[in-house]
Amino acid sequence: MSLLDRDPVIPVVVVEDAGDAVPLAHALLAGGVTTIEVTLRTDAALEAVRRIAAEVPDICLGVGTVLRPEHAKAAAEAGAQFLVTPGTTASVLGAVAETGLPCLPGAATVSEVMALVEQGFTELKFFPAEASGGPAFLHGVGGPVPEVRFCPTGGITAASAGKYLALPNVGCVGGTWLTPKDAVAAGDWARVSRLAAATAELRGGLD
Ligand SMILES: O=C(O)C(=O)C[C@H](O)[C@H](O)COP(=O)(O)O
Repeated sequence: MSLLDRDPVIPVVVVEDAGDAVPLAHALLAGGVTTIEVTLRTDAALEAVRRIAAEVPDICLGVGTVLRPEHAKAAAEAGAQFLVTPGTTASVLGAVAETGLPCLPGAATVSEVMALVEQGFTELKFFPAEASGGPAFLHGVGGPVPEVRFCPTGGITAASAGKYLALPNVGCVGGTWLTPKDAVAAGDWARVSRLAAATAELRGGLD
């Protein structure tokens, strides 16, 4: 199954304490969300990925914030099943290809989209979505480039996600709102599960 078709929302998570990783992944699964993107923004990130890979095999484990070639290799070695980049460079794409993992490469302009299509990608991250034109951009690019589907991410909330998911070239959206910093810090996994469960309604009527 395509990464874009698993869940309406891919939770983008920032793990400060690797000890939170496994309960957090379980909380998402309990809420019906089967995919996670762990950002490489913290020192604990790779250990978090290793723990989720080892202990929560039911979740589809992605690693985001792949900014440099070495990030792709480290993420793959830690157990990532897919990679996400906020933008695209030739060296990062080369390193991603070496891992053999599926990837959602980031694009924010039509030229970037075209360059990625030339390289064979038809599923992209649109980042930063709200700042780069939001649903209007995606509607526009869907005219000349209808074969590309997107996971818009960046500034999307529970309130705005539905506008993106209603577009034919959007498979899912990404966002941090399922794992609020205060909920993770407090170990409030029930809240994370509730926020995850609420995303099921976002695709209501669209399937
Ligand atoms: O760290 C990364 O690699 C990123 O790709 C950026 C994140 O996807 C966005 O920052 C999502 O954050 P929100 O705007 O809070 O939903």
